[in-house]
Amino acid sequence: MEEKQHKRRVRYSGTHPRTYKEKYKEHQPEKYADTISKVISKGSTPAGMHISIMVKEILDFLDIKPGQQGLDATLGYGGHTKEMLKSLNGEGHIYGLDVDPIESAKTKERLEKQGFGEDVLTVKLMNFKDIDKVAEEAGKFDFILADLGVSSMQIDNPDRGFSYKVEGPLDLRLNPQKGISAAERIRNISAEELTGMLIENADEPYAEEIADAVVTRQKRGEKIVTTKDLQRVIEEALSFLPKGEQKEAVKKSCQRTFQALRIDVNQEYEVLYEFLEKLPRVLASGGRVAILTFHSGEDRLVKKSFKRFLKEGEYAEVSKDVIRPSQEECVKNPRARSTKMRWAIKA
Ligand SMILES: C[S@@+](CC[C@H](N)C(=O)[O-])C[C@H]1O[C@@H](n2cnc3c(N)ncnc32)[C@H](O)[C@@H]1O
Repeated sequence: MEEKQHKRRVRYSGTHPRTYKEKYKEHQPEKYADTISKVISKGSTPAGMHISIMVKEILDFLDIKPGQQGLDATLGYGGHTKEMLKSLNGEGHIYGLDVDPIESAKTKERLEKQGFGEDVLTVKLMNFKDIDKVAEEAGKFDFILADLGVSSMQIDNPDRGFSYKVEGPLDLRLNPQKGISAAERIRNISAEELTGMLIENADEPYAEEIADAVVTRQKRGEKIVTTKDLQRVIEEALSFLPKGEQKEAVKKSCQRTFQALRIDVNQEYEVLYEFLEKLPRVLASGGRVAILTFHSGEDRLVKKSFKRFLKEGEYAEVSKDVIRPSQEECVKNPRARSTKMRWAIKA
């Protein structure tokens, strides 16, 4: 009898793109507007895009008038910049800074195509800690916005290593061409230093357990070079917890550990401090600044700086409390949930 050749069944791969790179429609928002609005209406952020947070609250406060000069310290996808440019109505200028060479080049091109060229917008690959240098060249600013942290494009791109949810190199640098990656940072770190970093940058309750696991594994010769390598170490470090609690605890510890590493490799507290120190000197009289923060460490720095400069007479007025996004915005864009806004007006 003739032997029947076994044919392997083709694996059903589903109808929806599953990986970042397969989401080709979402990577071309101009061409596939329908797909983009469907993704947004489901409360998700399309791949390669960033949904700007608290746009109305920011514009209401900044009160931009044609002819003014402004600065967006964190250009990102350019969503806020675009709205601020619209308020200028073709008169005036905005400087947009970002340290990310990959995304800021794309944003510059995108905004140029939408009619916002060099006559109204100057994009600079620059850290906002150097705002004084921009002011030396441009003069003082009537309005400044800083929307801290990372953009959705950076979080969602596995090659950048910002998320523990997808496999990628453990990098976490906003500018991958500068400094050292998170993998290099933890390669020879001591348990004490890593514990301190996890507590200081993210209030990690299992800091010691995670730091011990990271150091022990590497001493045994095991490498921690990818996002998933680190996730597995955290899972192992928390395996002493009751089974029912483990999944949620690992998820939260992963989020906090990645946040702590990101803050460290990008020196986020140091550069924010320098930016806040220089702010009153680069604002024109009556100039307005709004800052969006995403965790308590950042908010504490902003609050302290605004309060001190108010007392010293540098600011005429500062926000009394934090302003939060509306519930409606948080439903539409869950990434807005942790946002806090503070503002100040130069005397
Ligand atoms: C939350 S996103 C900004 C999104 C933007 N507001 C929008 O509407 O598309 C933050 C951006 O700030 C950039 N960034 C973070 N720290 C920075 C720094 N110290 N100097 C300049 N840019 C920075 C990041 O690379 C990222 O692109």
